[in-house]
Amino acid sequence: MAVLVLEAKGIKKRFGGVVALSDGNLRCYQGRITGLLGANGSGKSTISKIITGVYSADEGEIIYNGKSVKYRNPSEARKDGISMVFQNLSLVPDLTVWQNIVLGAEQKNGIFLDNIHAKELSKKILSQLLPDLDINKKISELNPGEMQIVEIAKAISEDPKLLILDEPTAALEQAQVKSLFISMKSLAQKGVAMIFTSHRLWEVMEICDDVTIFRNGENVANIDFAEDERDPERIVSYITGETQKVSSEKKVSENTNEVVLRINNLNYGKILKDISFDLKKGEILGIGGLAGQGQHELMLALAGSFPGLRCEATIMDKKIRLNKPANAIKNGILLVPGDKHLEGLFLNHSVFDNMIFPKMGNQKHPLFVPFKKYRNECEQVIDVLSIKTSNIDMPVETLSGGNQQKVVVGKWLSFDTNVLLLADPAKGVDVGAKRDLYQFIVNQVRDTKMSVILYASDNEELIQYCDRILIMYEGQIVATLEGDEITDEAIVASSMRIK
Ligand SMILES: Nc1ncnc2c1ncn2[C@@H]1O[C@H](COP(=O)(O)OP(=O)(O)OP(=O)(O)O)[C@@H](O)[C@H]1O
Repeated sequence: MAVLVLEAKGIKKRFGGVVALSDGNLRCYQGRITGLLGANGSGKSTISKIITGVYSADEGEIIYNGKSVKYRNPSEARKDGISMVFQNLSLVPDLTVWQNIVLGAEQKNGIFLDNIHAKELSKKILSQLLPDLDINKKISELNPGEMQIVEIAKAISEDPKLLILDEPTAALEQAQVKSLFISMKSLAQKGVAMIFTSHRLWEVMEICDDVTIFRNGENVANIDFAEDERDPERIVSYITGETQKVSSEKKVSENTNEVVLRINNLNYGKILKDISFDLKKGEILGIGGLAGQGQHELMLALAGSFPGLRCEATIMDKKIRLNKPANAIKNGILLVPGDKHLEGLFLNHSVFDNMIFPKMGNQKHPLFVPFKKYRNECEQVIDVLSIKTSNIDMPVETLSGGNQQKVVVGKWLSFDTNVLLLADPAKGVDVGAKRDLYQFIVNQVRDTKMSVILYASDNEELIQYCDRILIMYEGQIVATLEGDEITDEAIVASSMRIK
């Protein structure tokens, strides 16, 4: 019989008029990994933050190791053995990896800080998670996946009894996810209880012992995989509240042979090398590969972000220069940036302000802004992507992580385009909304014969929606997969160059 470590009972939490949790219940057990699942805005982060003392509950009780607790801040929870890895990273960019790992928990050797111990501890934890990472590097020199791993290492270094991982894998590539899972399994063997949140179901199926599913602020199901089978469809229907099967049917390709965009010999420094491809009208072309192989830079290059770019490009047989964003936009090439924190949002402005921002730069008559029309369009996008907000004038910072991501993507959706560049648009977006987002894009492609270049860090999205996939490795295209060749095994094998 598993030992109960933590129980959250009847948790209620409101933020002004928004009910984040109406009846949140959650149990975690010694040595077990509990998946905390639910659509964007269903209350997952809120209950985790209540457990760790970031927020206080309006009602309800948290029982930890048999005692009722109410932490006033995360450091109180940490002292009691509860650590949380947050969705938004909290590392100090100018400090090194090892300094960040021990920050706040430094040990002393006499009157001096014990740096030798700190470095050894950091190395030991990272030896499992990311052995090649230089612990003397500054955080500002790391890529997002590496930063996320340091954040996880920091939480592990605190020797927690309960570890809460709120979407730790969203920024990780598949190999890093595997290493994280190995670490999580060894922590579980030592008796650590874990709560794991992710929108990628295969991860949940692989790593969790049981799952709790939230919908609209309350838990609607608890499934223990020791008793019930691992049935992803059942889980999806609990998450979305829909009983019908989520279609996993692949879209039938309706692209023509007409080439819209032709790229020849694209080169940018040492980052992008000799890239050539054609994009057909009505095609969804995927860009895959391990993270950090130049995919992101390729998207930026195609959007005209690099003045020093060398490339022969034509759009509908007309020569174009991709050396400034204005050229790309003029020719109907539009980039939907993927990272909500780096590129996308004014957090303290309203959903509406954020949505109309790109339109303001395109105004023919800057003095006459058709606000009514724009508000209607904004409402439509909110509807299509099921963005959870009480109204469009709410500041974006009050939305859940996944709903913020939907605003980033949504604000570009009403533009007329020839080529839509999507850079990991569904990162952190829940299964139901992900399906709606891609369905919207697929419909646009069908109706308008727009073409899409999609970079997705999740191979499932590429497999499900792309007609063709280009695999990148060290800034080059090393493989093209088409039709039946598009499988997870083939993507992984070509990404790692083992095929
Ligand atoms: N600080 C806040 N102020 C106002 N509303 C908030 C705040 N934090 C959360 N909310 C609201 O509470 C609800 C639950 O949000 P929460 O972040 O817990 O969702 P989540 O399930 O973690 O979603 P995601 O999968 O997108 O991360 C959302 O409607 C959100 O807009």
